[in-house]
Amino acid sequence: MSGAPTAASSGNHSLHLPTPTLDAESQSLLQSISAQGGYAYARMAALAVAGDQSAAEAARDMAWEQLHSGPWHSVLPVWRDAYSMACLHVAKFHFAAGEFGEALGALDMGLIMGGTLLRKDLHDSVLLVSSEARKKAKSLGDFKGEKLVPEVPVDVNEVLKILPLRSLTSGRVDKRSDLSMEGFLRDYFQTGTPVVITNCMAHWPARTKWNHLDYLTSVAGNRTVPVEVGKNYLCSDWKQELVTFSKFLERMRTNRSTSVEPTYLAQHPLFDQINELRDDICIPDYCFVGGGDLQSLNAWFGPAGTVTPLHHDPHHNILAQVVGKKYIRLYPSSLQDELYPYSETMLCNSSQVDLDNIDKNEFPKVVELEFMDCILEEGEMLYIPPKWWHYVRSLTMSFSVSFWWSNEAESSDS
Ligand SMILES: O=C(O)CCC(=O)C(=O)O
Ligand SMILES: [Fe+2]
Repeated sequence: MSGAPTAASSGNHSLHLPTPTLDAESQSLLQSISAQGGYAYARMAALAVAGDQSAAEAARDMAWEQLHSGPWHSVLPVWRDAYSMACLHVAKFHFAAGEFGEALGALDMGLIMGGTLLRKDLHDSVLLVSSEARKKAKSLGDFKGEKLVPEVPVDVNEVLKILPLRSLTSGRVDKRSDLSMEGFLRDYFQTGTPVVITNCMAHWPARTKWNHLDYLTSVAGNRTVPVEVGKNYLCSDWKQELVTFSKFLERMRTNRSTSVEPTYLAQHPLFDQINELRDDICIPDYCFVGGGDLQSLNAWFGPAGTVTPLHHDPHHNILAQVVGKKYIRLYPSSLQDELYPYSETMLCNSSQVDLDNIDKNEFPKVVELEFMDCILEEGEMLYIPPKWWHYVRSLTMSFSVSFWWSNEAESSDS
């Protein structure tokens, strides 16, 4: 390996991506990969530095194979960094050729699947490519001020028809306006009780911006995001796809009038990937109650009719409803047997019960169980205590953000 990677030596574009800039780290990364048996990768990466585009693609494919060679947690972190590095090289060649869409696609894959070492390089490169792409000004579509969710009042009777049995008849979740930190700590956090908090998100830029298709398209249209297609992740026909944000928005608009399976951008750390969208949200102060550490921020964006089946998570959760409405049903964490969790380790936090179509013979205990539920309206946040079971159905086009956090004692438990 002769020196750290530099800008592309081929191509005719006058600008070069500053990738990867971490010369010393890049060198030692390649050494570690060689030490892990990745000689072929290191050779291809060296050829990529020397200007060979197909070597860059080959290096990326090799790292990709390593990322898919076993369960995610068993992948050596060095291979995730190796994947990012190869994505940076591939992007550099596309950029040099003026292929900005392809360059952004490669950088996004590095951000989605890659490690932490070269994240800054990936973000810097995204900025540069995006600004060049804007100069080329290939319009991503003009939605002429169209809103994601038009302001039509929801007919509660119509809504009830599509909700699971006994919805909104059992205990409703408390709704509290302007809830103080002390009130949240005393009445909900310490007692492990869900609550809907109203009047707490008016200052988020997202509240005014994200309902506009033109805005979303201009900040994220040509970015690649992972989406889920199918009824839900427990169904056999469910799959994941990578699409551009524009294509995803277009699919959501057409979904409005058809009965095709919804496409859902679910549980994706979108704000680590797209900085402009990160600037539109605010971390709720409630997340720091109890001395906790934020574990992850995720986006949940999709059309009406997406369903996240009954499951629980190990963390405290504030689910913030930015655009649209969702129906949410909650069962206490103490219920285990009654909700029939799957026995496989991977799915043991999910219930086998399909709340939309309960099989009363197979799951008799669930029928009469008490639960809490609510319709989470735009501008409201729901606190879900750790391990509380939740089922979520979007009633309109919907964009939510979840904030998961734990305090130290809890993180070491889970
Ligand atoms: O909004 C959804 O579809 C599911 C949200 C969820 O499960 C969570 O925030 O933990
Ligand atoms: Fe969840």
